[in-house]
Amino acid sequence: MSKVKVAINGYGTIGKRVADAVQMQKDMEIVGISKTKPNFEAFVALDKGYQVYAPADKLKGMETGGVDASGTIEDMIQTADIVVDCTPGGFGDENKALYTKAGVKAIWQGGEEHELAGCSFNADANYEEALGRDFVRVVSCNTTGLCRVIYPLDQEFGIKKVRVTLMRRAADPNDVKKGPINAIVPSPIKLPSHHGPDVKSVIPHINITSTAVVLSTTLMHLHSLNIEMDKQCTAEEVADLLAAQSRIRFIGQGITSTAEIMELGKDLGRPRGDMWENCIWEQSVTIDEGELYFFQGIHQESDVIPENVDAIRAMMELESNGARSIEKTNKAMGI
Ligand SMILES: NC(=O)C1=CN([C@@H]2O[C@H](COP(=O)(O)OP(=O)(O)OC[C@H]3O[C@@H](n4cnc5c(N)ncnc54)[C@H](OP(=O)(O)O)[C@@H]3O)[C@@H](O)[C@H]2O)C=CC1
Ligand SMILES: O=C(OP(=O)(O)O)[C@H](O)COP(=O)(O)O
Repeated sequence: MSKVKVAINGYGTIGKRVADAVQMQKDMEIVGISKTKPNFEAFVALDKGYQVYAPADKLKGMETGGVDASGTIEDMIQTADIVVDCTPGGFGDENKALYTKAGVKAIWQGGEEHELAGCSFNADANYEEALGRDFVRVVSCNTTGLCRVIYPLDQEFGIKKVRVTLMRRAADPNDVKKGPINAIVPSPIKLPSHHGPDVKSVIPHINITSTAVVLSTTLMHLHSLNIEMDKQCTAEEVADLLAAQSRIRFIGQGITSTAEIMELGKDLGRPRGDMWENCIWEQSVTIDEGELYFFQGIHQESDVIPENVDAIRAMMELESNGARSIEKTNKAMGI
């Protein structure tokens, strides 16, 4: 069977990781990636054997910078069955017109609105909804982390109400444009943050309120969750359920901070030290007056990567069953 041809439009934090994860799968392959600048990332992409493309008005700059580009983004799209759009948020409408004209399927990331794609995706919660679709949005890193815990808890115990405070990293580690950073910023000041409504775009019946602050850190996000459930349950039952989810990792063993989680990712030999799973402190899982509380760390640069692979599989109808796609993705990536 021939492999599904995938193009990555925007080879930054998310795009470069999606490209490498796709390349690890048996049923899909990368046919091109796009860059606007001829910097080190473009050279690394060429070294990895990826064809590099660029917007038409950037091709000259690529040539001057010594990057041997294969053509324009329009050329790249012609070679693909599906495009994973990892451009910075805000290019959605412009790029949708491009993909529609070329008759190619497309996936966007959480920086775009739900309405652009009409389907917001999390592999555990609504894989089947994406089957055969032309356009899908993989929800943001924080929303992905929330869906991964809310969906199984709702299935097992029923959820009455979720309250979550998100402590968000201020910028990615390589993002020098946004630094140096020294403040705590309520973001947004007017509630709720976008995360609660975004969870509802994937699992509409969930009652959730989210607040968020941005902190002076680049490593990970941290969530403090409080969940009221329909059925009474113990902390042990919750822990057993969450520990059984393949994209949730329980942490302990002296890990007291996001810094040590990132060190664990490196020690495990993960590519770029990534941590694809939600990291829940086992000791934090508590039932108090019938309500559940716990802390989880979310690696913003990498948790959405396996979800993008599953979204491709659903949209291309390579696998009709979500659990089987998750298993294939996890096995290929080493999750
Ligand atoms: N970073 C994160 O923590 C997460 C981000 N997301 C979402 O993923 C998306 C991508 O974010 P992220 O990877 O951080 O972004 P980055 O800024 O790291 O990367 C963006 C990429 O897009 C390229 N690019 C910029 N402008 C254009 C353009 N006009 N046309 C084509 N390519 C362009 C850039 O190329 P060049 O460098 O050559 O200019 C770069 O390769 C956003 O929607 C974001 O909200 C989701 C989860 C987590
Ligand atoms: O998707 C993310 O966060 P979010 O879930 O808070 O929107 C990424 O960390 C990107 O966030 P940014 O918009 O702060 O770069």
